Amino acid sequence: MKAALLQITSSDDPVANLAMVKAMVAEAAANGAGFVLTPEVTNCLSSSRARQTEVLQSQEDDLTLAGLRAQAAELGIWLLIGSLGLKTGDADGRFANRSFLINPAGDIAAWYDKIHMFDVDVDERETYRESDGYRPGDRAVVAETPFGKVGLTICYDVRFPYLHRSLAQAGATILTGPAAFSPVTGQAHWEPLLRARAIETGCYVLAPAQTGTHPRTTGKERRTHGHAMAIAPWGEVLLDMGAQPGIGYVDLDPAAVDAARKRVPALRHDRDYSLSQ
Ligand SMILES: O=C(O)CNC(=O)[C@H](CS)NC(=O)CCC(=O)C(=O)O
Repeated sequence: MKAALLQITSSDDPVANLAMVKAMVAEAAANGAGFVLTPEVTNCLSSSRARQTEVLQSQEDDLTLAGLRAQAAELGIWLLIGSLGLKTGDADGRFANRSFLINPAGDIAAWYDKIHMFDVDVDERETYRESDGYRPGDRAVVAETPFGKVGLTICYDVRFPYLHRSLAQAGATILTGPAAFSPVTGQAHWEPLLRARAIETGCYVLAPAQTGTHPRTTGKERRTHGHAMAIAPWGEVLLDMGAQPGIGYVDLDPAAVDAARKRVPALRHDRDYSLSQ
């Protein structure tokens, strides 16, 4: 299976973002990709709650979801929409940060709400309070596909090895980690985190990414790290897209998963680590 990772610079305009992504998905499919992955908050990257409230929709009404489902069906491809910001109807007005796996019939094969919220003070100038705007999910998700079981994660989730371990123990051979990583933590941690998750689990790790300085109509400037990456089950970096937007391709070979796990069967050597009191 040939997978294509998108690296994009989403603005806070869902209509413009959808047009850009559809053109890239069409190009990826034309180049033979059967599985295309987009980054976190594909539909709208914004630091303004007011702007998000204005432009985000519910899952039922979201034009990015509808547009990409139709395109997946038209092209007959699998599509991971890394995530969409969606209205939830919660009284506090918080959104869901939700990833969708779309099958070649255009159906939602699986969806996952980001579990770990990025509530972090990176330094004096950069602080994030994701849980102000988004409500966390509470369930891990593995989805069956003809090219293997896919475990869904989003961005900051990459720092939680037990989530990835659980997905692998549940049968996942491919882990998706769409991101909008911060430039400071990206520089320090992004690649080693992704490689560690791949090595520990013997899974492919596919991480499409937001990159650059995000155009906005309002709110404060947001910049992201880029470096969309694909990591092999043995830990090699198969793809590093640097800072520029574009499409990166990687071949997924189930035999590479088996080979890595045969060489180091750490998954099978897992023990119960509960501390005795
Ligand atoms: O809020 C949005 O618009 C989209 N979501 C994000 O950008 C999220 C929450 S702020 N970013 C991360 O999780 C970065 C994690 C990260 O950088 C790290 O773990 O170091």
